[in-house]
Amino acid sequence: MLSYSNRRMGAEWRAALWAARHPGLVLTPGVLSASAVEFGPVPTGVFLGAAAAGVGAWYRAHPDSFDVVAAPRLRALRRRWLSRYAGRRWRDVLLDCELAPMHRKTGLPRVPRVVRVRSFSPSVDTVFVRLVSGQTVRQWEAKAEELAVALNAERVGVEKVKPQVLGVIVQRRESFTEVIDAPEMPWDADAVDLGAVYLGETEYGQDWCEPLAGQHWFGSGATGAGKGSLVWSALRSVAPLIRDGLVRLWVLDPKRMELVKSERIAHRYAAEPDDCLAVVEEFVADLEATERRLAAEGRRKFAVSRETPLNLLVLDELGSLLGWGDHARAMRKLLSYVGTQGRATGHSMLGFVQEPTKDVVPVRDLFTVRMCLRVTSAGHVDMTLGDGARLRGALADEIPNDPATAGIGYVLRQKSRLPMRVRASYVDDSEIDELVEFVSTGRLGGLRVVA
Ligand SMILES: Nc1ncnc2c1ncn2[C@@H]1O[C@H](COP(=O)(O)OP(=O)(O)OP(=O)(O)O)[C@@H](O)[C@H]1O
Repeated sequence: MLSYSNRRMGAEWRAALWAARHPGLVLTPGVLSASAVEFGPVPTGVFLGAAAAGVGAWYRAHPDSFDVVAAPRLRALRRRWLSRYAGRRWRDVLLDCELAPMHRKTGLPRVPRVVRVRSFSPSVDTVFVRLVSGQTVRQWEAKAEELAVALNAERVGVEKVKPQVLGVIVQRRESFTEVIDAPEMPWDADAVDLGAVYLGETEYGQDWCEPLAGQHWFGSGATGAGKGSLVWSALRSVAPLIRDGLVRLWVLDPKRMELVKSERIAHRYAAEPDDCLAVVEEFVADLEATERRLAAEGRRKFAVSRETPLNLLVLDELGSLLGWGDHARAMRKLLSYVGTQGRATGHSMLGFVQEPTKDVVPVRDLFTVRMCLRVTSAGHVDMTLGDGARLRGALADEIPNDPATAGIGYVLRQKSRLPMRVRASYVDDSEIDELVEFVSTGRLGGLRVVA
């Protein structure tokens, strides 16, 4: 708005405006004071204590719903008012970062207002800020490093929300400072749960598990982001099932690098374009045969058995597989078919890309479990995890290109669909050899496993 006067709005009007914007903060103490006067301080205290006890009981009784519903709100409330997103501290942060331009006439700083704070995970806050006129999103992006220092945060990302409003995504700390050990291989096939396959750890310090049976996985990550550890962690977690023929691997490894050691344990392995296409055609033929078998038996869904194993089509470099001139169209058609039909027959895809861009867009939406490791562009985050994921805290493009951060990324939590920072466990060469030995010979650490 143009301003003609060199005077500020009066303090009483500013206070009234503030109260109108934050009715909860004004009404709550007002209602409590009125209650204390009306009913006495003891009943009011009892009521407050009962409310606090209720919240505590919820916290202990049902962590799943509390963590999704209450925790983000309580955390956001605390951080909104008790950390650096309010009052003088917010003003000082913006002054230090030169993001509060001076008013030409009054000579006072025009401080961009915090509209809302959301805290979807313990380590990340999203601060919605209304820009003052003359500011651009680019100016804020350019000050991301200064903002991180001023907010005492690990890193900061900026995302446009709508005209004049941007989201400042503040990663407060790094949850993962150590490499996570490769999963132990269970001896017994019964010990494997295909509904929760161990891949690493979450920022909550819990096991990071993803469902595999009846799902298609999509993982993106720039070169060196650690995509290999996703595959090898999953394979170690389900190793006894591969050994027993209950999980079959069909591996396409166009780079002949990452997955070359899987050749010995794969049902099919291909690296050359013609061979890759042939393997996918055979995979689809197997899928159709299973469909016929299930139809003949009057079943609609497969159950893992030696007759109907879980088939995993591992696609390293999905982008290049779909980009091969002559084969691209055929490959896309076949993978789309697997994407829509394979979940019921036990034919799943595990696709990995460096850039989740247009080439892979047509099949990307068929994948049901998405993982985003370090990527090179902010746009790749939403392309992988879905619209709005970065704004809700998935700062995968801000993960430094440093081997010390390999394997770190984001997934969406299954129930809430909120981003969660995770780290894949690291499977080194000797552990891959151990897996191959275990699956192909049934030996583990010199001991032979009796299936
Ligand atoms: N989960 C992990 N934890 C710690 N370090 C890891 C992890 N995964 C990989 N690394 C380290 O990062 C390096 C690169 O990993 P990797 O080759 O899996 O990346 P990538 O995403 O597959 O890259 P490219 O697309 O180029 O093949 C590894 O050699 C290893 O040193």
